[in-house]
Amino acid sequence: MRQDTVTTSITEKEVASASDVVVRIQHLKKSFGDTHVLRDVNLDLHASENLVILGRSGTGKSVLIKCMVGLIKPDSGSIHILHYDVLQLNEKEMNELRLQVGFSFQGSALYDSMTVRENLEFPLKRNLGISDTKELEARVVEALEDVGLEDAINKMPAELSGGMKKRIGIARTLILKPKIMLYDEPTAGLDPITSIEINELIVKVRDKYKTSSIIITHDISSARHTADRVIALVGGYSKYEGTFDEIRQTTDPELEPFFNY
Ligand SMILES: Nc1ncnc2c1ncn2[C@@H]1O[C@H](COP(=O)(O)OP(=O)(O)OP(=O)(O)O)[C@@H](O)[C@H]1O
Repeated sequence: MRQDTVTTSITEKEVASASDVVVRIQHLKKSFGDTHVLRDVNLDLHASENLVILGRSGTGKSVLIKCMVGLIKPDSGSIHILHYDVLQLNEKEMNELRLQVGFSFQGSALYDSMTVRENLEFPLKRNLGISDTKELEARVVEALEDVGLEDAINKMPAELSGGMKKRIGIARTLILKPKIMLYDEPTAGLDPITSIEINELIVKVRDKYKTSSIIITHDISSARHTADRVIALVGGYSKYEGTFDEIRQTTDPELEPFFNY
């Protein structure tokens, strides 16, 4: 276990090509007025791995993920995703990047007035310009099979449980076959059994599509089930990179309470 994440001397342009690193964040800082949320965040995400970012509520996990998809501009530092230098992108490049990065929100973000089928067709039509009925049907069915909800195809979101909505939300992100998935608190508000289903789905997505994922959570059980590697976010710093079992041996007073559950 290392106390700080690795920052190598590799040049930024070499990041994607010279290694299996698909996301590299270096020295990221973000404050809102006097609130210093991210003080020095460093991380690498490798191809086909599940990286959990573990931190208490309010430690800046959502701010970090929003910086990655261009919704928040950091004060300094760098973010490289695939071959993109995220903080230098124009709008067209940012849209290209967003096609390759699936963002699963805390809420499921489904359109309440659309059926499940229509919710899933929407990104295919809007983002990929697919209009062929057979192709739409095949992709919707595959995405629903992936999340185990084929029978929900004609239902309205109001007819679904919280866990089902979450899975449909993930299906709607997966349907674009992103190279990278960002899960923001995927088990928030779910009961333990439904949480296990979501955790299993996150692992299945990695195994089936070789997707590289960042899972931000304060749910220790979710971290244990999904993580190949864990980085803790403590006081605005990324710390304690390691496997779940390595991290759980921490004596850091900020982190220890997580494991005494
Ligand atoms: N747009 C904003 N303007 C001002 N402050 C903000 C903004 N976004 C986030 N913050 C502040 O940044 C801090 C971190 O928020 P963030 O939502 O990233 O926490 P989190 O770790 O994701 O917490 P949770 O697990 O509860 O979602 C909080 O103090 C929050 O009030």
